[in-house]
Amino acid sequence: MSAGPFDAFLLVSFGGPEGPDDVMPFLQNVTRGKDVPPERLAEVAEHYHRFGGVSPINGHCRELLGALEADFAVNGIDLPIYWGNRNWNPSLRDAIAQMADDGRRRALVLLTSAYASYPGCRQYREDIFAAKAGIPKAPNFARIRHYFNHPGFVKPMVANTVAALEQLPADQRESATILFTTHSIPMAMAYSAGPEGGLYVRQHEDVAAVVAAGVQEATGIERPYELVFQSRSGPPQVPWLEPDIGDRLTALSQVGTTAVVVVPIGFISDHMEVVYDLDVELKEQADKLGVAFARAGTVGAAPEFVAAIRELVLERANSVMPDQRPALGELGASYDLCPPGCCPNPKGPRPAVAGRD
Ligand SMILES: CC1=C(CCC(=O)O)c2cc3nc(cc4[nH]c(cc5[nH]c(cc1n2)c(C)c5CCC(=O)O)c(CCC(=O)O)c4C)C(CCC(=O)O)=C3C
Ligand SMILES: [Fe+2]
Repeated sequence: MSAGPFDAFLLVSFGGPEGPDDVMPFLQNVTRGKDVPPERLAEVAEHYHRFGGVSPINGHCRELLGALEADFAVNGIDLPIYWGNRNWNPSLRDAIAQMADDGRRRALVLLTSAYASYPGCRQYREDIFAAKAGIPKAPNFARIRHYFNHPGFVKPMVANTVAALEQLPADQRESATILFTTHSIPMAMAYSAGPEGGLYVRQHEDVAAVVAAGVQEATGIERPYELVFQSRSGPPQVPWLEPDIGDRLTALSQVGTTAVVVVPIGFISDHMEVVYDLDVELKEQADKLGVAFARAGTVGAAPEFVAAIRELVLERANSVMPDQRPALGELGASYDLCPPGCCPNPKGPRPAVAGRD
């Protein structure tokens, strides 16, 4: 199969600081025009400073890009690869300017969020639109479908969860509760996610069930599992998706849970919200509560995930019919083109690429 109409591949990610001086300007980029209280910003800045002001996220993108480049080469896919971030360098604008210079006309975009939501999908589409403004001959953009249920995403998550269970004390493994965790978002965004609303949570519930079943099959033990939410931001009076992972951990310990395995199903790499919010903050809480704690890795640059990206590129480039596209769980392969009005911007409509509106 060929790359079809596409002449470039663009990885679009969140971006993260790469040194102490980057932290505040990065956070200002993230929160410009958003309702994030200054106290929350100061607190999050401290998380980054604990890690020398460096987020691991750009490193993860570089690793994934390297693996993709090798994979495309081995598989004879002639697609030059570009990378741009929403909030930090290398910027989306520079990536698009480079693509225009190189004469690229039709780019296929992979977002580093696997799910439908305003911050994980439409906001990136708006950012691409804004970044290409004023760049003569900027390419056209198409987006790869939400890939949360692609076997190449699910299978490494099953393996990573099984590996995390093995890190628990042997006598705690069987009874451990699996906590699938993802980024909380405002309830209003959750209600309006996807063409019919509610899709962010539905997609997570769907994949959580599939991964839990995979873990049961691999270990021969059925464990309780639930979907919880982390890294809440925004003013306290605005409702966000709950339960919060920390609140749930406390409540579980009070009813006799003695071990958890935390599975960051909402993220594709072990970035700051994983290595701080889970590995530092939540782990400390678990220690205080006396709950045994293990955290599963994200897919990162796992070979199955890299191969999945290649398959997603090829299915799209070759217009493979939806029923022939790999998808586990109940929801089926997600749409290529965002329908009008899906995952709306809470501040009102802004132009976006790669959708029907
Ligand atoms: C759904 C979602 C994803 C997953 C999809 C995706 O991957 O895109 C995600 C990813 C990420 N979020 C990240 C960092 C931050 N998110 C913030 C704030 C916010 N996130 C939100 C949602 C999401 N965020 C929302 C609704 C806000 C409130 C402000 C607003 O309405 O936009 C803030 C501000 C401070 C704070 O309040 O925490 C920071 C620093 C990093 C980088 C980590 C690193 O540096 O390694 C990553 C990958
Ligand atoms: Fe975030």
